[in-house]
Amino acid sequence: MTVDAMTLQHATVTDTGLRFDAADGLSRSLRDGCFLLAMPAGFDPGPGITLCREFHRAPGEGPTATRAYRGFKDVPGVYFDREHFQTEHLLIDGPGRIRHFPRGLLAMAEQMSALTLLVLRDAMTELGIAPALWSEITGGAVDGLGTHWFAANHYRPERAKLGCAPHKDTGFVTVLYNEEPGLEASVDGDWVPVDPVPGHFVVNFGGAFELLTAALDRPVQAILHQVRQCAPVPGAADRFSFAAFANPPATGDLYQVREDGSAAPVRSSEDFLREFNEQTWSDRHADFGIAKAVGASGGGTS
Ligand SMILES: O=C(O)CCC(=O)C(=O)O
Ligand SMILES: [Fe+2]
Repeated sequence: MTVDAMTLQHATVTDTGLRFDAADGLSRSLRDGCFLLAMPAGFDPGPGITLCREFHRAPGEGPTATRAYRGFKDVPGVYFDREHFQTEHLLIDGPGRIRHFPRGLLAMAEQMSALTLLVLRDAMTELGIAPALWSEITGGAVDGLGTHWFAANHYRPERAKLGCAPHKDTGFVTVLYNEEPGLEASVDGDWVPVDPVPGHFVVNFGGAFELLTAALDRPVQAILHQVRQCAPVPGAADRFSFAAFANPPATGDLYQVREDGSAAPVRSSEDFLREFNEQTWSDRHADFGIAKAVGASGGGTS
């Protein structure tokens, strides 16, 4: 069965925050679980695209000019081969980016990361959550603490598998760049295409935000999504995407806001993350994002 692509709300970035085309655009987006965000003037996705093409290659496997974008398979804890899916990805936090990313790529990743926080603030304002609570209930994520992942995804068409697992993003907000169709969202039990619109990010809300707002009368939906199997196309480059994520820290608690405006911790961040990792990927990386933060052995491996 063919299902029409999802119609998403549309927003632009202004000096003061987001501006949605529709008066109720943000409210609808929180219900839909995602929306389209026009890239700010001057945003250059070039370094991210180069990273997706190169990160999985060996250092010597290309020209010197892109050397700094290769060799990430050898960096401990940042490369993940999702063995049951086409995707292989690089997942790297803020300090890791400073250490390993060339300057232009770092600047681009931080621009996207800043957009996740802009969205998070506007969304909490829209939901009527008191700014005095923001820091505590997001584990500092709203202030740039927490974990600010950046992901580069490469879909290996030679693998006859789903592109990536059906999943909800784990954290509060994701800002995603992609160019090819393939992303699908679960709407009323159907997989519905979320097709890319040139010059736009897809923003979506994740599990930590869903949990935070679950007791409100307008809870945020963390959208369930996947990438369908990408067929090999002779002569065409492989599908890729890259994204910035605003997540809570791996230690401490996750919170819930109540209708009366108060907030309380509801579960440990570590349990929540582990459950998400296990349910989503069913592979050997269940402690992704946890191990390093709690002082065990290096991140990513079990
Ligand atoms: O490749 C895409 O379009 C989606 C990637 C995704 O869902 C993710 O990185 O969390
Ligand atoms: Fe995702």
